[in-house]
Amino acid sequence: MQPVRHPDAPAPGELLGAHYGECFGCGGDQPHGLHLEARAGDGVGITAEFTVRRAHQGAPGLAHGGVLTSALDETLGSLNWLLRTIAVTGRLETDFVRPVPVGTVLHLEARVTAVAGRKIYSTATGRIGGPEGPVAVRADALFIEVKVDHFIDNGRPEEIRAAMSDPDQVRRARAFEVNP
Ligand SMILES: CCCCC/C=C\C/C=C\C/C=C\C/C=C\CCCC(=O)SCCNC(=O)CCNC(=O)[C@H](O)C(C)(C)COP(=O)(O)OP(=O)(O)OC[C@H]1O[C@@H](n2cnc3c(N)ncnc32)[C@H](O)[C@@H]1OP(=O)(O)O
Repeated sequence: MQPVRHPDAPAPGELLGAHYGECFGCGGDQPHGLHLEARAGDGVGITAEFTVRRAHQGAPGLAHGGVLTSALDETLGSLNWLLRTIAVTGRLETDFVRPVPVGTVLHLEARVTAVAGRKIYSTATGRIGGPEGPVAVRADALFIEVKVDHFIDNGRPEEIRAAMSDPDQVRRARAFEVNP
């Protein structure tokens, strides 16, 4: 099935903000996190930027492949905001096309390609040297829709308690639920 942008999705160009302050991908409270900033795009697509820092190295002066995959995972996960669906990564396949030096801004783009029941298929690219630069990484993913109970039942109780007693966090989690 063709993906459908939710009528209450953030407007194109709108910054999405973090879905959880301690998220390694987008949270502001993770000193070595990616601090990825995503924006709603047109259709069921988003754009994001991530600056590779020293903490993200694998080889000297180069980004670690797993960190680049995390940036792609986070970008693809942010598509949830446009579907207003809570979904987790089931499968993620990455192609590393060019090395990515420290200091590089990775320009990411992701879109949903199809939805089949709880399965959400999506694809992403990361370009270097500008939003129109050459592709350095790309990924295809399958996300699976879950209930908020997925987190409540499986997360370590102390972080779940803290998240549930934070009104801002509860508001953000509700923004993903079609029937809050
Ligand atoms: C109160 C606190 C709340 C805090 C939360 C607040 C907000 C959060 C909301 C949204 C988040 C927003 C943005 C997120 C942004 C970025 C985050 C990055 C995303 C991640 O980084 S997230 C972490 C990594 N992720 C996991 O930690 C998942 C671990 N995993 C599982 O928890 C289960 O594995 C699960 C749930 C995936 C499935 O389990 P399940 O029992 O529900 O479903 P089931 O197995 O029946 O699969 C149903 C259909 O999917 C097919 N299927 C499943 N898996 C497949 C695979 N791997 N390959 C191919 N097909 C697969 C089956 O074949 C079947 O297909 P079919 O229906 O056709 O038969």
